[in-house]
Amino acid sequence: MASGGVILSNSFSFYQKRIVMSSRMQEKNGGASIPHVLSVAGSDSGAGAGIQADLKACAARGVYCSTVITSVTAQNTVGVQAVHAVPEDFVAQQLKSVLSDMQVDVVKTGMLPSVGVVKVLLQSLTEFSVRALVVDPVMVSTSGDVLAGPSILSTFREELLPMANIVTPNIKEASALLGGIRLETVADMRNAAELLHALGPRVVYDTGFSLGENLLQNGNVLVKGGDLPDSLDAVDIFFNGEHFYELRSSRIKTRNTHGTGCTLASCIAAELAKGSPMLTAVRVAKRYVETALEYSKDILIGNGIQGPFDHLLRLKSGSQSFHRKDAFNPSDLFLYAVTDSGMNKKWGRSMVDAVAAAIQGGATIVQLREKDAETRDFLETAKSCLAVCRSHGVPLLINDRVDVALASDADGVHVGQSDMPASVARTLLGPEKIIGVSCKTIEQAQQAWIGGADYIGSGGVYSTNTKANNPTIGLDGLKTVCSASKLPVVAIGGINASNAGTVIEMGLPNLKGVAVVSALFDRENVLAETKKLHALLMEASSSKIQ
Ligand SMILES: Cc1ncc(COP(=O)(O)OP(=O)(O)O)c(N)n1
Ligand SMILES: Cc1nc(C(=O)O)sc1CCOP(=O)(O)O
Ligand SMILES: [Mg+2]
Repeated sequence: MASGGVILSNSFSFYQKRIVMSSRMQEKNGGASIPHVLSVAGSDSGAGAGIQADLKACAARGVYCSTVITSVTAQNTVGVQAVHAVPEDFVAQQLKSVLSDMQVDVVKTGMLPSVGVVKVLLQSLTEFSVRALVVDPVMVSTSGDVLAGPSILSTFREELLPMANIVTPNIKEASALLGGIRLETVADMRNAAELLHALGPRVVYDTGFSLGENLLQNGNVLVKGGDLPDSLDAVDIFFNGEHFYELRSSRIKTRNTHGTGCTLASCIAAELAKGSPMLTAVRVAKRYVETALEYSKDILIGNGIQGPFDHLLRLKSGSQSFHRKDAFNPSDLFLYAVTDSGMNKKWGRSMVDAVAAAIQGGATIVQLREKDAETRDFLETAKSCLAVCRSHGVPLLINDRVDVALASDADGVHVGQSDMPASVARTLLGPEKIIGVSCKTIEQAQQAWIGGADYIGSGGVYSTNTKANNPTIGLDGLKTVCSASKLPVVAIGGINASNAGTVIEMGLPNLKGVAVVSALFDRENVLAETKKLHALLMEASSSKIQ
């Protein structure tokens, strides 16, 4: 048992546990376990936030969601008209009903209206085993109505936060938890994240992947900067006790933002329940919310000033967008794994295993670069790898072959100067897919932008044996391209653990990460190499920010 009471499965890995659980259940019911989030929150009659948002977010992310209702609110797009707290012993009864019967992976909390309800929850968590606790410290609704009074602050601080694996306050909540300090800048948010981390959360999170890295332990804080004044981007600060990450997304102009906090926290919980590492879960959740807001920006529900959005991306009239992919997020370029079938064959592993290991190690985007594969085999490999990538919210691109990208429904392509022009690829693939273009010069970068690319790959930064006859542009060439580019850039060519830090620490404009082939795949242990590089990039990025 972890200190304070949340029981974590740290004796063996999540997958081992899943297999045992699953075989136990199969014995009993002939079924298999699925990822499960329990939402402990208030009901929103308008269904934009609260329990209703949590159910929709989990459904959208493919995770089962059970519910414990702490409070019933009469609420709409105008505001909160009335609140009826569910008696504490009845909250306890709901908790017992769910937790005694179902294997819950992650508990996510929203509105906890009284000290008694928090205590009831904490008591349940000492009695029943869950893998992680996600705390959205809901205090004030977006319409300004108080949902948990100041009397609860000390219980949050002293009892709930120390049990959380991640806490996700917005600026007002972070300020309230910290005794009313002013939060007006990104620097203030970083300070708040550090102070909140010092209060807790500090429970070790079993990622299920046996990663055992500091980066994923010690608890985590996400201070959401959506309400930060005068900011063009939506900036959130993620702090894991060692490193800060500025997670940026474009600010979407819409009235339909009611329930974004609940949804983000539920989505983090859902991704954790699937087994994602914490930072991946946060990134996926942010991208999901951004996509849903973008998608729903014009829908009209209710007459108040703040409307709900469409979690399932289905309501927009006249569109067939149910299958719409998430928008490209430049931060996905952070650790870009590019496969090589020759290398994986040499080390005796399949492409799917190699891709799964890279993702587990922290790869944030994957490109299948299969120079010698038969089309039919390439397509099958692409489909299998896509299933792995989708289950982890990691985009999969196809090198060169727009036809394979289309046929496999991959997330996009990467093309070079002698491949199909970006503008043609864009016409074939449509607006939703990701297109990357290799550029060694300012002119090529300009052309990629005009052609409708989403990012450029620039190199070879160092000499490489992976691509024959590839001119090296060096760090100077990279700097020239980055400085002129209107698109995000990923550096490529001869990048490995000994030089990746140097590339990132230069802090070049538009440079979002590194793309790597041999340093991940021409190695015996892809997982270990990817983890090592990921940790190193994190370190370099945080020293770049500071
Ligand atoms: C991220 C990234 N950047 C550059 C390349 C190289 O693409 P290209 O120039 O088309 O060369 P090949 O990879 O096709 O040999 C890339 N693949 N990925
Ligand atoms: C595929 C590719 N494109 C490059 C470019 O400069 O555009 S360099 C390169 C090979 C990168 O492999 P490694 O990480 O093993 O050096
Ligand atoms: Mg190419």
